[in-house]
Amino acid sequence: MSTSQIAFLKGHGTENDFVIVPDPDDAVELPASVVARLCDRRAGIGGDGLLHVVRSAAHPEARAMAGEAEWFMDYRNADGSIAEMCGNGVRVFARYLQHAGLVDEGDLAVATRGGVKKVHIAKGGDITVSMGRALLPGAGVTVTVDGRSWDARNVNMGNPHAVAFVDDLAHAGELRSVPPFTPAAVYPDGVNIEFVADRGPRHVAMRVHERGSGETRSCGTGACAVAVAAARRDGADPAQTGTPVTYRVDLPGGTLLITEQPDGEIEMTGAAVIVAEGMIDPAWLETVTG
Ligand SMILES: N[C@@H](CCC[C@H](N)C(=O)O)C(=O)O
Repeated sequence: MSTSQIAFLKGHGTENDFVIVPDPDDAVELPASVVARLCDRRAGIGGDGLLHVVRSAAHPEARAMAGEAEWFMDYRNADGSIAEMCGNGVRVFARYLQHAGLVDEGDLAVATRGGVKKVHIAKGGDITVSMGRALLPGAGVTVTVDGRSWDARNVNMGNPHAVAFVDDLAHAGELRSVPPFTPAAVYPDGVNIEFVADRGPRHVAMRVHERGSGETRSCGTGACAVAVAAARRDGADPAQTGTPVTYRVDLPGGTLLITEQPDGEIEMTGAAVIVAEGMIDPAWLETVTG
């Protein structure tokens, strides 16, 4: 890898935090080992994941989307693994583009491995992403933490989620040190697991254990999965009634509003913040790349 100066930024969306690496021409090599070190909270910059910002036309996985979206979110989990989609990541990605003067507030499109996502940057405020439709594969699954088990519902938001309703979020235990268990046969590529407790009408709170990142303080795709699972449990289905349904989802890092439209489209609204920017020390990078 070239150890010339590489710029980075740090940002978060409801405290789901990311290292951002702007790289319009896809010139920076980011193997999993380097991503994991950059995301390391003690030996690196620290983050739940990394947003590699590349022009769609320059990236082999995004070239086909270049006509619809100029920028590609090459998202990585904290352990360096690749995921199809990151909901908080898309909002922070859009905030970075605005911060860098590459887009204005208003509407834009972002290419992701989960397809092109429409984004709206509100004047001086939150960012809304059209996340696509949820798939609810019929098979349920059992989630186990610390010897306690719950039935969970499969929800696919481009990436896989298992949603378990619990009486008390504390029952999910120490998710950082004790990862929840789900059968590998059901999720050969791993799964994100959400624990959900009711707070009021169309209002829930959740904790999440993310595939590739561990317990995080927020997960956008997870909040969408939770809102859809809660709606179906509550007998609400916009496709049947023709009326949008909105859930407030409280996470340890903040609140997301999730609306499901009658056509199935799910819209997620929440904050996105750029916190810092700087240069990666080439000497440090050399120790990582060998
Ligand atoms: N935090 C993200 C989800 C990131 C990907 C996930 N860990 C996976 O592997 O599927 C979000 O905000 O959606």
